Amino acid sequence: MVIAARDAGGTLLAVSPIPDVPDSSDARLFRVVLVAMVIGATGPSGLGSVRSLCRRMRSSVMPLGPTVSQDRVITSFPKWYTPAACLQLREHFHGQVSAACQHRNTGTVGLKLSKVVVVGDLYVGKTSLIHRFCRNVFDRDYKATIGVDFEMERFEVAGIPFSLQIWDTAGQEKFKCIASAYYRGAQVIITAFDLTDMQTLEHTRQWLEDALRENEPGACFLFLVGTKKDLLSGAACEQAEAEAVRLANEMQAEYWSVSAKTGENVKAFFSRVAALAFERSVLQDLERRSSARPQVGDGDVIRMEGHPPETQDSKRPSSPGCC
Ligand SMILES: Nc1nc2c(ncn2[C@@H]2O[C@H](COP(=O)(O)OP(=O)(O)OP(=O)(O)O)[C@@H](O)[C@H]2O)c(=O)[nH]1
Ligand SMILES: [Mg+2]
Repeated sequence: MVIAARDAGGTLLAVSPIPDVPDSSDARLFRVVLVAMVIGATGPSGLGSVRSLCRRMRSSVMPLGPTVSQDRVITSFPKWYTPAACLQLREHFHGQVSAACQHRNTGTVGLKLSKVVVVGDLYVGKTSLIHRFCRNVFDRDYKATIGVDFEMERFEVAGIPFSLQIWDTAGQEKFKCIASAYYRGAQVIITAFDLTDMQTLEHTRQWLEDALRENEPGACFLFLVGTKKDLLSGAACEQAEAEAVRLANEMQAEYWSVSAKTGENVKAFFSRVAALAFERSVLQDLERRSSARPQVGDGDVIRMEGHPPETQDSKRPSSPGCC
């Protein structure tokens, strides 16, 4: 898809392809953001944000590049934050996935990217979390996200290139209808709340419901993330986490506490997200290809040589929530 961004006078600001957002209604909505800015809903500073978004969309056409940085190389399966609320307890890659990666039999996975959407109340720290991970920076000053923003992050998982397209959405009510247009097609939904403000935890139900409405049931991995961990310690932290873990289990989400300020758990969290999304992509690709294989005689499936025997793991559904 190509987005042409123009100001109110029709001047072309940028033309930009957006990978994995294959719907022309997104282009229309993007123009709505721009028009809203020009008519003064967000002020002139918003225009700069849109220009920068357009610039980065333009520069992220392909998820693949020559190399990924060493700290984006994932060789063993990243661990959960707490076994009390995790999507799966395995500490190694799924048998079929390991075999596929070893034999470089991962189909188109290395060419694709997974869409991650981050939602939650305003001021909970969504942008800070993403910026800490993608740019290793932390800004004490609050700058509200206008509509949506995104980052691309390249990984190498089990030797295979893999990218996350991380969408940062605005928590402010007035931008909600714009941001929600970007929920669809998500492989991962991250619902963030502020550990020091338990009201924001209560609101995560609604954020999740809204994000899930735009996606196929069971298609997304769900994460509940408590932010600003540096501001809490001892019993207060334990109590907030216990409540969050309870809710995460209700939501069938994996729970993490993080701090964008100190960086605590940020890299581990996104590595976990990348590994789970990658694993599911490979499994889906294998499944797609095996169901596309021609049938012989009474329905015998032609098997690939060296295909590993079915393991306990492989019998499990790959849906989120399976521990
Ligand atoms: N102490 C501390 N402050 C944080 C942390 N993360 C974010 N903040 C602060 O919280 C404020 C809000 O952070 P943002 O990341 O802009 O919040 P947001 O969720 O993106 O807000 P919207 O874009 O309006 O939805 C900023 O002043 C940040 O500096 C953290 O881990 N620790
Ligand atoms: Mg923000």
